[in-house]
Amino acid sequence: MDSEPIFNLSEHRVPGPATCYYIPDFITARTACLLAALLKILLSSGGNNSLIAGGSSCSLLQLWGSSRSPLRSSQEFTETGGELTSNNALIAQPMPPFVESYPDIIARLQRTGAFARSPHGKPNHIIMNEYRPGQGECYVTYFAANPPQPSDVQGIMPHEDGPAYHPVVATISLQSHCVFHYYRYKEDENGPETAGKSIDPTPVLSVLLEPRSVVISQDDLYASHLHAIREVEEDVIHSTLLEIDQSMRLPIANRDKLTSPSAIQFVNEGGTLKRETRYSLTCRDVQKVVQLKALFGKR
Ligand SMILES: O=C(O)CCC(=O)C(=O)O
Ligand SMILES: [Fe+2]
Repeated sequence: MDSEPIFNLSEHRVPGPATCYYIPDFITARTACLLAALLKILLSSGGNNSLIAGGSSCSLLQLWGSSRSPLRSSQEFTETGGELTSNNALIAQPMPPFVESYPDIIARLQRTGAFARSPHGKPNHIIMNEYRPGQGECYVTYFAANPPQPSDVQGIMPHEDGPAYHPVVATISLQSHCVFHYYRYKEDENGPETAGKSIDPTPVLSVLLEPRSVVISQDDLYASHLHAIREVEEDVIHSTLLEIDQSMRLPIANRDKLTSPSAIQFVNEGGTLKRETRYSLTCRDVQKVVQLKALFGKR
């Protein structure tokens, strides 16, 4: 097991208008290597690898093609912890050992304190994604105002994670960096409901996620913002600003929190940072949980 520090979340606050924490080196290089290798095997075997997934007790396979992401191909997507019902309840399932025992990802996230006020005090649902630059498609629909369109480069369209979860999400990055952008809706359109509102195309916060880091979004950033990963094969910085397109350049909000030499050099000296295949673990606490036997009645 990783024996480990209690994290002081306030030290990791990303400067900006909403509650975001960035913890670099959240998991060790050894743990990251192991996890990425496991996820690669698991995702490329369509989740049907009982050795890794924890035997019949963890039915990753049946979660394939979840109704929450009908557009995403099964090889790029899995969930652990269980599937969500149509009324946003989690059908309880055991977590696989590689998030609970070794490596102890869930315990480590608990030590950040980010889930201290969540209903179960820890994540009970983890989505694993693989993003391959330049191939295929990878996105979720959720509650996005603009439904995602297929694309050749993998990213994730602006979306909200929605009301099924307690408003905290922790995303661990493995193997490659990427840039997470947070957006808000344009104001004064269509009343208070978010659905149907248009998204302000200028991100309010852009955070560079290094491999082995965790980014935690909560409160207002969870509840009233959207997040996305742009579908680019490389990121470009000019004079310390990230190039979004020809007319938009933005600062990297966590530039003072980066630790890897390549990321530090990139943000300070500019240039390009090529994305490699990235694996992510998106960890949340689903508020409502139902046991299968409660759904189907006891025998
Ligand atoms: O994979 C990621 O880094 C983000 C995924 C995400 O936003 C989600 O699953 O809701
Ligand atoms: Fe999301």
